[in-house]
Amino acid sequence: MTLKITNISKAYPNGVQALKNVTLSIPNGMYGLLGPNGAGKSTLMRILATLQEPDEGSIHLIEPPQIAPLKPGRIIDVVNEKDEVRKTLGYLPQEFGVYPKAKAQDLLEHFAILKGFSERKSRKEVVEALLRKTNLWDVRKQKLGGYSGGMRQRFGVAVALLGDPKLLIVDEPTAGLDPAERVRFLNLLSELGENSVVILSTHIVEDVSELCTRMAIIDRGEILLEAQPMGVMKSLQGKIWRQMIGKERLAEIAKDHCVISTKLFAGQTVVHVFSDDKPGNDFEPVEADLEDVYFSAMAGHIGNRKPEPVL
Ligand SMILES: Nc1ncnc2c1ncn2[C@@H]1O[C@H](COP(=O)(O)OP(=O)(O)OP(=O)(O)O)[C@@H](O)[C@H]1O
Repeated sequence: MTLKITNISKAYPNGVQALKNVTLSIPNGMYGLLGPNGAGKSTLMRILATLQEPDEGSIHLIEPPQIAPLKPGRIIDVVNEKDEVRKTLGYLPQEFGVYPKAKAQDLLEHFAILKGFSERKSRKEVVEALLRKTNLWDVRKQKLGGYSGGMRQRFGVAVALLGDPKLLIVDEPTAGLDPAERVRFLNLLSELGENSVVILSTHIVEDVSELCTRMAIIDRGEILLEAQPMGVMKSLQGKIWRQMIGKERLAEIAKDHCVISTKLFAGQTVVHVFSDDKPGNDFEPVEADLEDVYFSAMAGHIGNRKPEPVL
């Protein structure tokens, strides 16, 4: 399965251009869409989930041909064949309501009926398998109103997985989860990617570095970079430099260097600078991580954005 997104643009009636000419090719596996608040992630996710229409561009879900038995690959036009996409789509939106008084098992059964599982025995089996997969079997008889944030998200995944979707869209799922629940949730997602396209939108760099074999960085409606996290981190080796400073020196450093990020550590400010050569004696090299990739792309040192000149 490959999802091909070609030149998608979308403006809202208030004039906000949420997506500008977005082109991406997304293969099977976990794909991270990383960007800050307001970047356009949810707009793209909703368009892929057939809930919104793009103003321009096309999206196709391409099934590879089968060798035995020989069967040609199918191509679904996501914008114009919404019913076809929905048969093979799972979508976990950023926010979703649950009926607080309903028990998890009952509500999942209800959604299974809506999804077309009309035969009672096979429906029970599917519901049980999903509750086990999402680690909710032991709490299946509890009311959803009493679920923690992480349990609710896992319930959302169980709903999204009904019908074994080949395209799974998960919009900012880890926002608001505590560290243990976040790890549990990411572990669950990591099991899903092998035979389907799974797109995870997030503003949390670690979500992508821990899970995704491919990723894109989006900001202000534009794709700044599409890459494999490992490869792009390697390409930055030798270019990221660090210095610990008192915060009063930040403006001075930023005047002479391409500062990509600053972080507080033990009361000091850690500055990361992008530079092909050692920027000065006080700087030490650091092994680039995905956060350095993200900030280098946001600042235009790698990818499609033009860098701002150093002041
Ligand atoms: N229904 C809408 N009407 C008008 N503007 C909108 C609408 N939905 C989103 N926007 C605007 O479009 C831009 C992209 O928003 P979007 O929600 O797609 O971004 P996002 O990356 O998902 O951000 P967040 O992480 O904050 O959800 C933002 O400037 C947002 O204010």
